[in-house]
Amino acid sequence: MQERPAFALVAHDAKKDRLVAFVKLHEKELAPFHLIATGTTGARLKAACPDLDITPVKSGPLGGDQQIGAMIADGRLSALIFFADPLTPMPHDVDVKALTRLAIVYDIPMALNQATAEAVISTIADTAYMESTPSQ
Ligand SMILES: O=C(CO)COP(=O)(O)O
Repeated sequence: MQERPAFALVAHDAKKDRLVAFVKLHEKELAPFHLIATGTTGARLKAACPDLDITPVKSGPLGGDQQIGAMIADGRLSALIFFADPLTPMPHDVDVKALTRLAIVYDIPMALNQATAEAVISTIADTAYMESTPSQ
């Protein structure tokens, strides 16, 4: 049986409220997907949307971004929504850069702000598109 398409959700601290609101708004479109989230983001999303299938990995600064990057390299991730905070220095900035790089290398949709995330959701929620996405 084919694995369900996975979709990753990440938000820096200053953007977590916004991501939670976004996911609640798009709960119906996200429901068919297996959702992966970095640790703290995942905990917030699970509390807000208990019906969604959310698997948290480690917190971003502790390797969560790299775990998501590894999933991209393994061809297990179809898209990534990452509400990034452009105004706060991050100790794990290099991890964020590496994750962004892998999304580019493997050509998966990566939304870094809400405007792009809205566009990604409206396209990606079409399961036919997901099924036609070749595995890397
Ligand atoms: O820092 C992050 C992404 O770089 C997000 O990690 P958390 O969801 O654990 O806060």
